[in-house]
Amino acid sequence: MCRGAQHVVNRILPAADTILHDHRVKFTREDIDSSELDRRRALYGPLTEAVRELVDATIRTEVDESVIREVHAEVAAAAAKLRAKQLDGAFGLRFTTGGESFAWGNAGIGLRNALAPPLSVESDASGLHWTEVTLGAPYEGPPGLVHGGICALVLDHLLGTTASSIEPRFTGTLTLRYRRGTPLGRLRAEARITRNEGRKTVVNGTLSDAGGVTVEAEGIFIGPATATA
Ligand SMILES: CCCCCCCC(=O)SCCNC(=O)CCNC(=O)[C@H](O)C(C)(C)COP(=O)(O)OP(=O)(O)OC[C@H]1O[C@@H](n2cnc3c(N)ncnc32)[C@H](O)[C@@H]1OP(=O)(O)O
Repeated sequence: MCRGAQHVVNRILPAADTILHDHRVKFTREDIDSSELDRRRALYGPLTEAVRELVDATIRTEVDESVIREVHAEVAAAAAKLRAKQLDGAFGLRFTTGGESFAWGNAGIGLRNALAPPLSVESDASGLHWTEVTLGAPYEGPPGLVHGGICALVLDHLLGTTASSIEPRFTGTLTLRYRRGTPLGRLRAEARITRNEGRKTVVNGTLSDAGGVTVEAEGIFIGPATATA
């Protein structure tokens, strides 16, 4: 999680029970310190990478039918092993004893979520936030192009993180203008706060490939009343 997002999480922490009630955020304090978190990161991160690799390989494989059947059985067996002991529901937002947060099921950044690209947001002192990501075959919409909903995921997460760099903010309205198709491959998204009006923060951003902007975004992000009370 980027520095800005950690700061926001620390702001949420004292009001977490209220937020849990009003917004149904699953919030868990874990009795672990940061070294145990690092150990788990090193354990689960490579598993998730392997599953990502499997997703891409499944889309693009051209091996013989017998190999497909063999791999199907192996993957089903692996899933059954993992199912032997499971969480009751989604992962939620968790904290170590030192207040470090981890949202490992998150669709944008989750360390244990192979569906997440995964995104990592950077920022500078001028307030510019950005993320660079490579979106391959699993994110295809129109042939050779990124699915429009995935563009929205990247921009929603980046703009939301930008809006939340001072106070926690939720997406109220996200408006996108798809100027041209976004080719699969290396992409960069940028965002900046353009207006603050009380609990409302307006953020503008773009998604670009090497040839320039493909999607423009404007988001209105709202600070939940319960978090600022
Ligand atoms: C650090 C991690 C970053 C993560 C980034 C990812 C962001 C996300 O994906 S968040 C998930 C998607 N979003 C959601 O689930 C939000 C669901 N909606 C809600 O929880 C609520 O409707 C919420 C919080 C947006 C607003 O509720 P509430 O606080 O009751 O608003 P309310 O008091 O009615 O209105 C406050 C102001 O916001 C405005 N407003 C309310 N809803 C919206 C909206 N959807 N769009 C635009 N403006 C809105 C109102 O007009 C009002 O403006 P004004 O003060 O000028 O009259």
